Amino acid sequence: MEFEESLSKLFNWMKCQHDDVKKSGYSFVSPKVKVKSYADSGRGIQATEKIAKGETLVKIEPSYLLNSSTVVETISKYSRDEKIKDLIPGFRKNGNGASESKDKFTRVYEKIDAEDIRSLSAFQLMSLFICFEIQRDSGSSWQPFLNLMPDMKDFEQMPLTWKVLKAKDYEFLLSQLPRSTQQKVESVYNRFQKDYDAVESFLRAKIRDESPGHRENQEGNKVSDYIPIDIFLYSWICINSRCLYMDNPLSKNKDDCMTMAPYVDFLNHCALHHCGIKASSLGFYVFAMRDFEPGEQLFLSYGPHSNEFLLCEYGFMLVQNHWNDLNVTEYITQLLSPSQKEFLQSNGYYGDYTISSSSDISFRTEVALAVLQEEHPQESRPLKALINGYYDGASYDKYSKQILKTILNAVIRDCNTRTSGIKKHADKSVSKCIQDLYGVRLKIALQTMENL
Ligand SMILES: C[S@@+](CC[C@H](N)C(=O)[O-])C[C@H]1O[C@@H](n2cnc3c(N)ncnc32)[C@H](O)[C@@H]1O
Repeated sequence: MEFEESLSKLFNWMKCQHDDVKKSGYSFVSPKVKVKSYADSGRGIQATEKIAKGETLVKIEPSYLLNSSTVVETISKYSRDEKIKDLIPGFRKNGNGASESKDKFTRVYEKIDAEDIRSLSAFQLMSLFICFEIQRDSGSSWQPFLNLMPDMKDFEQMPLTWKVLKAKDYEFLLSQLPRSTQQKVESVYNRFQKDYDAVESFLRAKIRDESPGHRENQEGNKVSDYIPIDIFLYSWICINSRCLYMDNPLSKNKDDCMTMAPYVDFLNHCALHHCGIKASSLGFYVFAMRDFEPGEQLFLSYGPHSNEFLLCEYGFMLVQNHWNDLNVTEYITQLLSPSQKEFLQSNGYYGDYTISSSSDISFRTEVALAVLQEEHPQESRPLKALINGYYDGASYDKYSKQILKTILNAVIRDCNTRTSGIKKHADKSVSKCIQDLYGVRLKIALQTMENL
C-alpha cells in the first residue's frame, strides 16, 4: 500500500480533523504540517506554512493512543473476566471501534484476566499485544496504526538486532565495539530478554490447555508460533524507539508511564526542542515551541543522549551531537589497586568515568584520577575533602593530567587499530556505524589532549 493511502486510512481511523482542534471525540492534525521522507532519518514532519510559537499541531484522542489502558480495553472485548474492565477508570466499551474477529490470538485474550494484566509490565503487555496484532493483520482494529510502523530494515544498524537475530555473523563486530558501547548493548539486550522471557512464560501457561479442536495444527500450540522472535523483537524495538512518557492509571511505576501515539511518532529527534508534548485525559498534544518557516523539519528532543545511547536504544546517530562523551572507565579501572577500587566502590564513585564533547572531565573521573595518586585512599584527608566538596583538588591536578595523557594516548591508539580492523567487514553500513563511534571517541580524545 502506498504511504499516502496508509496515511489517509490512519486519519480516518483516528477520526482526524484538520480544522478544529477542540472538537471532542476527534483527533487533529494541523493543515500546516505534512509527513515527508528524509534521506538520513526516514519519515519526519515538515512545516508547509508559517507556524507561530504555541500553535497546537497535533491532538490524538485517548482511545487511539496505544498504551496499557487501550491494550486492556481491546483485550477486554474478548476476555471472559468481567473484572478486567474495572482496571481502567472511565473504561470505553467500544474503545477505538475494534472489529470482533476471532482467531488463535483472541483465544489467548479470552483467557487473560485482571490478575494477568497486573503481572506484566506495560512494556511486556504492549510487546505481546503488538506482536499479536501485527500477525492478526486485517483482523486487528489497530491495523491502520501498525501499518505505518517502520520496516525492520530501518533497525538494522541497531546492535540489539545483530545480537538477537544474527549473533554468529556479528560476533566479531560486536566484539569490536568500544567497551562502553558493548556494556550498553548488553543492558538493552538484558531488558529485551527479560521482557521476552516474561511474555514467553505468561503465554506458555495460557496456551497449555488450548483444546485440540481449536488448534490450527499440532504445531499451533508452540509459544514461538504466537511470538516468533523476529516479530517480537520488531514489536519491542518499535515500542522502545517510539514511546513517549504519559501517566497511566494502570502504571505500577514510572517505567510503566508510556504510550505510543500515532502521527506524533513521525517526529524525528534533534538535541534542541522544536516541539513540546503534553498529555491529559483529553488526549496527546504536540505544540510548536518556536516559530517555523515553510519547509522546516519539526523535531522533538528524545532527551540528552549521546550517539552511543541513540544507536543502542533507537538505531541511529547524529552527525553533530553535543551530548557525545568519551567513556574511559576501562582504562581507569585497570590502573586501580584493590584498595583504590574498594575506596571508590564504598564511596559510590566506581565506574562511569567520562569526558564530555567539550573536554570537561566529569567529577567522577576527577575523583578516580585523584584516588590513583593515593596508596592508602581510606586514610587520605584531601581525598575525603575533595569528595565532600571542601577542597578543589588542586594538589592532584599535575599528576591527574599526566595519567589522563597516558589514558588518552591509549584511547587514540585503540581507536586507530579497531577502525582499521573493521573496515574490511562485508556489512559496510554496520562497520561504518562502528567507525563513527570510534570517530567520536577519537575527536574528544584529541581535543582533550590539546587542552591539557
Ligand atoms: C519516533 S521515530 C521517528 C519517525 C521515523 N523516522 C519513521 O520513519 O517512522 C524514531 C526513529 O526515527 C529515526 N530517527 C529519528 N530521529 C533521527 C535523526 N535525527 N537521524 C536519523 N534517524 C532518526 C530512527 O530510526 C528512530 O528509531
